[in-house]
Amino acid sequence: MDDDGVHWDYSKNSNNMFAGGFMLVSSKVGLAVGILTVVVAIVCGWWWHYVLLKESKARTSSNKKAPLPPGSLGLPLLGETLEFLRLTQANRSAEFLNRRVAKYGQVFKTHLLFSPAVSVGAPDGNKFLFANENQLVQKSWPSHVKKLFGPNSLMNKTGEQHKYVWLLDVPGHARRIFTSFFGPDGLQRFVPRMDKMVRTHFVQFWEGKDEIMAFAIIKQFTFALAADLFFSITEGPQFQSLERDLFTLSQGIAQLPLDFPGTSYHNAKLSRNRFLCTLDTIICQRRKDMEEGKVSSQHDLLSVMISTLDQDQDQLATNEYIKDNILMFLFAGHDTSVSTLAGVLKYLFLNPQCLEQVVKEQKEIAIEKAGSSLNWDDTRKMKYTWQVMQECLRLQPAVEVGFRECIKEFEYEGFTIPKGWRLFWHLGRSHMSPQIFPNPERFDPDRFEGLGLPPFIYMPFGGGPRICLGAEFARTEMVVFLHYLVLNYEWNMVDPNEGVVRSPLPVFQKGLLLKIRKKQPLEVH
Ligand code: HEM
Repeated sequence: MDDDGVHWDYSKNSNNMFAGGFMLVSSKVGLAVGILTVVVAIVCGWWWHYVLLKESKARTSSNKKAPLPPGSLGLPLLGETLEFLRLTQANRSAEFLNRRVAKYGQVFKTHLLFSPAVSVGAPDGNKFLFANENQLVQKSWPSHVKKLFGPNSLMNKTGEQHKYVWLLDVPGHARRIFTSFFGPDGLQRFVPRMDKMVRTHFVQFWEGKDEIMAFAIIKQFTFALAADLFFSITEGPQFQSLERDLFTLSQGIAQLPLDFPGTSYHNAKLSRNRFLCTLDTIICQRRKDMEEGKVSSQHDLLSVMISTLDQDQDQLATNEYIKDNILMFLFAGHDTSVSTLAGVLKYLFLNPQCLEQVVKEQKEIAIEKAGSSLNWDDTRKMKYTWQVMQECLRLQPAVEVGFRECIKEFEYEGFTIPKGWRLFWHLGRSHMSPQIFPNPERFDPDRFEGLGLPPFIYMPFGGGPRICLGAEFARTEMVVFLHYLVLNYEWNMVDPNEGVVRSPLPVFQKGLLLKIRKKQPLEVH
């Protein structure tokens, strides 16, 4: 296909392939080939009709206006998805962008994950996307992912419904639920509880060991912490079943949506149902405990949600809403924090001078605290530790790409963007810009000291109305974890060259095996 991406004629080929397939039906192999051929013919026909024709129409209708962005739509149906996924998986997605930017410029078209897509470039394109959320573009997930999150999930809300949920600060409306828990005011109350969870974690999973599979252990930690703060369950059969189901569900999201017994997607759907059943039981028990005055309305996210939402809706609707959103928060906040914390462990091991500074900062805080629990103010004093995490998120962002759907045809930078196309922001290039980040390959937390960076270039938590709701939560849980880690343990990566792949979030290929050694207790009195 050429750059304009419209010169396919599948009608003839489709007929030939169809006829060819039928000549072989006398044998089983022939039948299989025949079926395959029919499927290929249908797929090609679909591609011709819906994608190329749509693009051709878009071009014709926009002839008098601006042209479509330059670029290629790649192969039928698959577009340029395979190259994109291959490079993304190998953690080299910047190459995909760099090649195209060099050839076409910052704004180019491609075809990814079954849809024509336009890369808008940073910072102007990102700024444009975030400023036009709900006007020209909207967050869109593939329909199979939408089903897994459920109809009430914040992730599936757009436009007014999304605003209603967490943008409008109207008393009695739902934004209060999320900000009253995830905003700084809400989180402050939970730092001592995070502190307790982290200490327990180290006693249970690190004490007495000289080797650990860090990735799996951090995964266990972030799930346990979230399960405690969201619905106060930290062990037992319910805990294990929720953990297992969340894992299976996360795996299904990243796979092709083939829905028959045995496929990842099918299993993910089953896991979602089981997960919601378990949550139902937990919610039911909680209502009882709250009615009997055993648990306060501010005890955890679940209590906050029940007490706020019950004022506006009936209990059944509230339960559905709570279940979908707790599932979403667990999903959104789990692997993101795991890959970031694991990345920090790697970068600190590879950069001992940075580790030394983190230890110094944390020792000063520990001496001041003299053994008492960390609080919110302590976590905000951990400035260098936060810079280390920011630098890790620059080099290894947990979420590297975000898609929006064009909801109304518009012109951008002299190009027409047809309705229904996707637009995407991508951190692979902007986080490695040598103009903004001198020596971009170097791990250098000091670059985050002092003044902020130009907006819409460094954005590991996204931006605009859909900026990460759990950013403060993530920062707080990670600095508390690092506080106790660096004070109590030294670690060596068994394989310092261990590769990181994306699936789609960063994963250590061998699980980040660490040799650990307990330090002498710090003299704090
Ligand atoms: C290092 C950790 C994390 C990173 C790097 C991260 C990154 C992001 C990014 C980039 C987005 C925006 C996606 C887009 O615009 O397409 C996002 C959205 C979101 N994040 Fe996070 N996240 C992290 C942790 C968390 C945690 C701990 C939670 C909650 C417990 C959370 C909850 C959410 C939610 C609910 C959204 C969707 C907001 C909306 O659509 O309105 N995240 N996150």
